[in-house]
Amino acid sequence: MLLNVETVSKTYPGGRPVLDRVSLRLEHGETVALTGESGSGKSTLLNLVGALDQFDSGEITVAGTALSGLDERGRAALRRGSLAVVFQQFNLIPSLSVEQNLAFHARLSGQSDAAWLSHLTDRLGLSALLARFPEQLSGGQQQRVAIGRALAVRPALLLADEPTGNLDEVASAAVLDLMLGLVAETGCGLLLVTHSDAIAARLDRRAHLSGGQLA
Ligand SMILES: Nc1ncnc2c1ncn2[C@@H]1O[C@H](COP(=O)(O)OP(=O)(O)OP(=O)(O)O)[C@@H](O)[C@H]1O
Repeated sequence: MLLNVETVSKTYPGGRPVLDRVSLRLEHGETVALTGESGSGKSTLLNLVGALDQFDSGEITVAGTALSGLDERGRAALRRGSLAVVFQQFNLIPSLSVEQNLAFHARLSGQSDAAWLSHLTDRLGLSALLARFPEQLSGGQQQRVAIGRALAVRPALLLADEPTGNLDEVASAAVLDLMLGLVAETGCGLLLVTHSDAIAARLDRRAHLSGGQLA
């Protein structure tokens, strides 16, 4: 099993419980859409799975690693190895070129693979843009760089939080096609937060959050 979320609960300080004993499993290579109304806790769950925040109880296991036992260093290592995250806001490093952004995580984790990076660059249509900086790119181009950066480390699990939420319809369709194509090619699992039924329908399965629980 690639991901096992087991009876995980999360309450932010001073708030009501956002997640109440949520369980979710993903097999290797499986793609799952995480849906639910605004405020239902989708990003919260994604951030917990991505080791970006800590849960109150339960357990999350990613590719055999239990997150509750990790310190900040261990969480950072996991984020550079087994899992990668793509955000709605792209989150590229403004001072680095496209080429440097693409290589950034792979370099940090000591997994630089020039042939794979070159293949990703081609597939994502970024070959002519390598010397540019993020501010010189369209939103769709920035998100393609973010996807390349994420997949450069060959993660077992890709997490995506509304990856096309900031893009128009045409760019959104192109980015989604590329992301799903590369996910299939690499065989990684995908957990993708979306409000869109059309996007959810393209994934293997849907998990819907409501009232702090998954259905
Ligand atoms: N850092 C935080 N501190 C306190 N409360 C938070 C924090 N982050 C989120 N929340 C609250 O937790 C609840 C779930 O938020 P979350 O962002 O996970 O929902 P979501 O389903 O992703 O929403 P959206 O679709 O609008 O992005 C909301 O009520 C939100 O206000």
